[in-house]
Amino acid sequence: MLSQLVHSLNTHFHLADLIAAKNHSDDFNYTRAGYIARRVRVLTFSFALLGILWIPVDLATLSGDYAFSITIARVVLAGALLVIGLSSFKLRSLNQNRVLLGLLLLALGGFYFYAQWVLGEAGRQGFAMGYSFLPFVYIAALTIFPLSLREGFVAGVLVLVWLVLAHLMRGGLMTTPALLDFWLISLLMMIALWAQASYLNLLLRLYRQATTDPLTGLFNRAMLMSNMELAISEAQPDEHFAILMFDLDYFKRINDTYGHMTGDEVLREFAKLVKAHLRPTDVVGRYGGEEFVALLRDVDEQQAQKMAERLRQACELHPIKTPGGETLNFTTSIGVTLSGPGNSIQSLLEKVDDLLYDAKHNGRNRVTFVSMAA
Ligand SMILES: Nc1nc2c(ncn2[C@@H]2O[C@H](COP(=O)(O)OP(=O)(O)OP(=O)(O)O)[C@@H](O)[C@H]2O)c(=O)[nH]1
Repeated sequence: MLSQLVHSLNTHFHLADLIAAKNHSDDFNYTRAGYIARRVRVLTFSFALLGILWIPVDLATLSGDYAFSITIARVVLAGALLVIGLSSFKLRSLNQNRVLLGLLLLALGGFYFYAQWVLGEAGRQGFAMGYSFLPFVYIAALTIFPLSLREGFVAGVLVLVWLVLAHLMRGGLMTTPALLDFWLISLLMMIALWAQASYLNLLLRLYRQATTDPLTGLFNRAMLMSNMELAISEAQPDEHFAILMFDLDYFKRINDTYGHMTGDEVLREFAKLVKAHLRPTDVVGRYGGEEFVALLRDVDEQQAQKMAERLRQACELHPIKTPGGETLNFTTSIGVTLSGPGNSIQSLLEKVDDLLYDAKHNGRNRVTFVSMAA
């Protein structure tokens, strides 16, 4: 029963991806970090501005002692929020932006707790009562973030802690007002978790559609190019990498003989084979119709050729079954080159394209290698 539920949720949501970010790609994390940074900015600047604009209301409605202390707290909070908001322009990684969100909640929660401490019993009457609603406002504000369930839970707890501390200060956790607050904040937290995970799910879907080839699940051409550029820019000065260009042999004949559906199946199987043979640090994607490109990081001449040869053989030895029950063998030709310092991705692709042409010209189902390394 439980496994059925998990399976049905998985088909709609990829549950593991919503629970935690550990399987998300670096590129997606970077994109999401940008989303979080922009929302931290919007919240910090608007809370800072609204906090300052509320000062005249406090001065008009609170008694002198309270009004002075809370005005000071509002100015300190606005300063802290501005620092957090401005930092978001500089911080790029997901972890940095998670910390920023944590600091935002720390600042907001600290202000709420201080107001409760200063106001005491007065905080339960008139205009001052608004201060006791702040944790609920914070939880509602969190719904604008695309967070995993784990991140959303941690963020919710960071708010809850301040509410617990405020009730401990006021007279305990088992009082009626405390229990009502905990009940209400738990409901709001659940709604916020749902909203955050739905937002994350939408973002993941759109991201996958924009970056992956729907047939093979590999990177599409645009994403392949940007990931190869990234890998090259991150490479150490003495690091060599290989570019492999694959083209399935006589693929038109496969389509013509067995139909496009079987052709698609061959493409899917080929993509699986390539993926299974590469390391997590390598980059692979669909370059065009039946052409694929891979970038292997930190390899020498022998390793690059060996890997290409292994892939060529794996294709040869991996027939698929057609819907008519026949066994269909397919092969690939591969152009391989090893990078030298200063080689652009464009010049490397032109080189492997020429090498692939040579492999086709010399009979197909073969690897052609030339090093561009100095
Ligand atoms: N089934 C299927 N076929 C595709 C897809 N994309 C491209 N093709 C087909 O791939 C074939 C490529 O044919 P050609 O470029 O003539 O190459 P080839 O028949 O593989 O011959 P060589 O490359 O010279 O060995 C064309 O018939 C395209 O229609 C796809 O997504 N699915």
